[in-house]
Amino acid sequence: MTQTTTTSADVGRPAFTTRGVSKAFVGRHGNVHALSDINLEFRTGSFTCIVGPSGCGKSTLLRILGGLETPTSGEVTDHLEAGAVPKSAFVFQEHGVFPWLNVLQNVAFGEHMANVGKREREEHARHWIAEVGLTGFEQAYPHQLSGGMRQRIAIARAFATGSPSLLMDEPLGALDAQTRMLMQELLVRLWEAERKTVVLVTHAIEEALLLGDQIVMMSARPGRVKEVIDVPFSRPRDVAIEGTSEFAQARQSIWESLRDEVQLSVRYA
Ligand SMILES: Nc1ncnc2c1ncn2[C@@H]1O[C@H](COP(=O)(O)OP(=O)(O)OP(=O)(O)O)[C@@H](O)[C@H]1O
Repeated sequence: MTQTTTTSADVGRPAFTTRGVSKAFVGRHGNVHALSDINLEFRTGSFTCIVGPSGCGKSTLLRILGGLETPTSGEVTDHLEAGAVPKSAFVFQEHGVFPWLNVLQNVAFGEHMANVGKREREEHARHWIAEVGLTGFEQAYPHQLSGGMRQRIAIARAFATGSPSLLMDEPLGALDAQTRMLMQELLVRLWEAERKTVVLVTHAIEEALLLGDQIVMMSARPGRVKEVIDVPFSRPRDVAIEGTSEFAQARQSIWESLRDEVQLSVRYA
């Protein structure tokens, strides 16, 4: 069994730690200093949202956590258990599904790569397909589905892979407002059941407040950690909290802090 669900004994232990992480990209048109001195701890079973102005290094940080990039200096430790499946599963904004595979094959892909037997991986895949409301579409190909349905495949696949952590880069960014709200509800529900360690990059303060336990706010490039905010809303969460005055106040105070950084990033873009 390769599925990893966080147990209560794991919750709160560090999943990722970054110490003095900096990243510079060397290019033909000069160097880009993307991240500077990032010191963070991501706890096991927590949901962290990263917000910050465009170009401040959010995706770079996510990719460093998942081992897709290496820092120029500093170090990242992941305390996740190594197993047959990758320690982290990624969900990107778009192009996260394989067009040549049907829904069942897409969702089962992670375990297929981990050499899990066909029967077992398809059983897991069907479970996650049901969780994201796509039962009946197992044999459909991505081009036959809407953008929201394709993104549900990507989310189902990330959960089905069985990795202890999910790294999501604007996973709902390309969706229309109504579909996005439904998908936020879906993510809250799946995460509350599984308690995987999730790090999600978003431009939407509301989304960060609705989904996250904490919000890491980054400064304009080179991205530094400006603030780590504990989200004050209890769980289980409902999207209805968006209508409360506490939510409006929290959103306003985060926006006031973020606005300075967005202005800086526009000025120096
Ligand atoms: N592979 C790369 N080579 C060169 N520069 C890069 C590379 N990847 C990212 N960068 C640069 O590093 C900086 C940070 O990029 P990154 O994509 O991490 O920012 P971001 O905060 O996720 O941006 P956005 O919110 O617009 O998606 C940008 O200036 C970007 O151009």
